Amino acid sequence: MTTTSDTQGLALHFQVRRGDFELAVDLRLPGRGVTGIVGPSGCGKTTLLRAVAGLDKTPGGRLHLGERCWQDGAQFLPTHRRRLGYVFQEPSLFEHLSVRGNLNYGWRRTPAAERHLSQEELIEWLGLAPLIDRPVSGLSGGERQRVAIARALATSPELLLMDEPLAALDPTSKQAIMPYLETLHDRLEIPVLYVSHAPEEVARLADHLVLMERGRVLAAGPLAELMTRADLPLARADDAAAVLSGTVAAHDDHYALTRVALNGGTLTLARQPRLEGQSVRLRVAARDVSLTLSQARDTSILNCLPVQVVNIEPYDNTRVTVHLDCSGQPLLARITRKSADDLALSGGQTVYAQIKTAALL
Ligand SMILES: Nc1ncnc2c1ncn2[C@@H]1O[C@H](COP(=O)(O)OP(=O)(O)OP(=O)(O)O)[C@@H](O)[C@H]1O
Repeated sequence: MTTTSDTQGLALHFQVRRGDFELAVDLRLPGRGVTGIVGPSGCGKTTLLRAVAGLDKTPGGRLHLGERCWQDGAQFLPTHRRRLGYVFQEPSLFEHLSVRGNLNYGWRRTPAAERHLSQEELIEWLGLAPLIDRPVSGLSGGERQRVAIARALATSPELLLMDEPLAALDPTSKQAIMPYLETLHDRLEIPVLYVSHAPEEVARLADHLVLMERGRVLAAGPLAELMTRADLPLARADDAAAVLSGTVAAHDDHYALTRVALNGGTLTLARQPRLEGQSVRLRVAARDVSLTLSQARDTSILNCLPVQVVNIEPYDNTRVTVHLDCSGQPLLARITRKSADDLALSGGQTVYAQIKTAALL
C-alpha cells in the first residue's frame, strides 16, 4: 500500500439514522490506492458512500480530503462541487451520445487548470479506442461500465467512489473488465473507495480494507493483515485466503513456469504474462496450504516455504486454521485438528508450508 501522510488522506466521521438503521463511522483512510469496503448486505456500505458524496444530508458529519474540507459543522459542500467520480452498479450514461460524447461531457465541465487526467490516458487505460465513436446504447454491459468509469474520471476527480461496479456483469464480463481495473489501480493517484461483496475482487484490487457490520466499522487496515486476522470474519470464512506480495524473479520457458520471489523464499506458478522485476500479489487459499515439520524433497508440490506458527484457531469440529508468519507476511493453513495434534503444532514453532496453488492477482 502506498503510505501517505495524514494531511493527504481521507478523514470521515458520520453518524446517520435511516429508520431503524444507524451508521456510525469514524475513519482515516489513505490518500492513494484502493480501499475496499466490505460487509454483509445491509451493513451500510452504500449509505456510507452516499454520505461521502454528499448525496444525503448527514448533520454533524465531518469529511476532509487532504487539506480540503467537504463537510464540517455548518459547512457542507454540495455534491456537484465535490471533485468526485461515482460509479454505480448500473452504468448511467447519456444514451443518445457516443462514447466520446460521454467522455467530453465530463471533460468540458472541468476547468483546464483542474484537469490532471487526459482523455487519451482514460481511453488507453480503459481500452476505449475501438469503441470511441460508437453510440453507448449498442455496447455490452462490460463495455458500458468501462465507459461509465472513464466518464467518472473525465472530470479529473480527487476521489473515486465505486459501488459494486461489477455486480451486474456476468462472470465472463467480470473477468474481462478486471485487467482495466488493475490498470486504474496502478495509475490513479487518487483514493478510490470500492464497495464489493466479492472477496476475490477485493483481494485483487484493494490495498486497504474497511470491514463493516451493522453500521459499524469492525476493522480498517492493510488488506493482507485484515484478511488473515484471527479476530475477524474473513479468516474464519470457508474461502479464507492470504495475500502475499512478491516480485517476478524469472521465467522458465522450458517448463512454462514463473518464479515469484517473496521475502522468505520463492513460489513457482504456471507461466504468467508479467515482466521480470514486476511487483505482484498472490492469493493463497487457506485450504491449499498444508504443513510439514521438515522440508519434504520427495513431493510433487513445488512450493514449500519456511514459516512460523503464530497461533491455532478452531474452525469446525474437524479442522483448525493455523495462522502463520511467512517472513513478515501473514499466511493461513486450514488443516485437520488431528494433523495439528500429530504434528504437535504450537506458537513460535518453525514449520514448512506446502502451497498447492497460488493465484496471481
Ligand atoms: N432512506 C432509508 N430509510 C430507511 N432505511 C434505510 C434508508 N436507506 C437505507 N436504509 C437501510 O439502511 C441499511 C443499510 O443500507 P445500505 O444500502 O447502506 O447497505 P449496504 O451494505 O450497501 O447493502 P447491500 O450490500 O445489500 O447493497 C439497510 O438496512 C437499509 O434498509
